[in-house]
Amino acid sequence: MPSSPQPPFTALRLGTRNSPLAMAQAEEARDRLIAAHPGLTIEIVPVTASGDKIQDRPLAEIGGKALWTKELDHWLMNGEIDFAVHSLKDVETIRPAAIAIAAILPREDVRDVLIGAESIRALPQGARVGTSAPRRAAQLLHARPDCTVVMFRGNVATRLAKLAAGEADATLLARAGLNRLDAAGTGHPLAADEWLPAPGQGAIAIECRADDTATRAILSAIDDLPSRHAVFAERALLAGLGGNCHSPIAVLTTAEGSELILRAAIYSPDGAEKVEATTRFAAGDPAGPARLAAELLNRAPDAVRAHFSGPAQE
Ligand SMILES: NCc1[nH]cc(CCC(=O)O)c1CC(=O)O
Repeated sequence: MPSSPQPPFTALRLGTRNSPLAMAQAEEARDRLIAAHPGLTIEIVPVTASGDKIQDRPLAEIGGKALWTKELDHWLMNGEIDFAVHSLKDVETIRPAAIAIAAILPREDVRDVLIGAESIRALPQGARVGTSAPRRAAQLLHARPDCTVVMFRGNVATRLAKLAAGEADATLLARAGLNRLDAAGTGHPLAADEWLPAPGQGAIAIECRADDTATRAILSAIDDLPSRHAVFAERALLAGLGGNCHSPIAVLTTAEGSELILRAAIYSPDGAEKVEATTRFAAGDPAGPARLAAELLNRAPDAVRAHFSGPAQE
């Protein structure tokens, strides 16, 4: 039986946040790596991220997505861990040059689920919906201006507990996270024709030091190219828009042969304004997402445009 090439060392340290979802994702990454490299040993090193310590204010207000990555970035650059596992959705669009996304795992279900009602339309008049994501709030208010948004943060279990305690009538979560926490039956998935997910939703990213060629080679064995193409297109769109964690942006990528179809909507935070566009391009071509970003920004009224800074200047 042909054996896969053995790494020159036997143990790698995997850094992860310590929330139940992050730990489940870390275990998935570990299991895939061990399957690809029999004999490899992986030690999971959990860390409490700043974003997990502050749960009473929206992420966008307290420092954005960096609160999910800064401790692990620090450990990575200090050599305390060899690689880090993240929800790609939580990883900033612009990363330090010294850190590389070495693998994207096969993407889970990209859809959001609604918990507390069967559909957006079925929400009772004036329903209170718990979320702290600008995208979810804008999408909800666009479809249902009668509803009110209640701030919901914390990990998946915390949000479900707040819902159970009656702090809101319904909430929105990513199906990917629920599936990974063995709660696949929770809530009602929202169809992509009425509700687009967040850029990168459902994807797990594995990062290591850009100059660590040995670790990069090991991690590349579990990179899923179709998932990588889709999420990099979504991140290129975010970069072209100059979107940050305040920016209400929803996007969906579908593959057709070697082409990708990218459909995106940007909103004003109150949901009153929405601009939507679609484009098709060869997978891996960053010009497609850049074109879509330009089209969206061109057509955006001021109330939308104000929440995007446009493409970063090189
Ligand atoms: N912002 C928190 C976060 N980051 C990743 C997920 C779920 C998994 C994913 O989308 O990949 C969640 C929770 C949620 O939005 O329901």
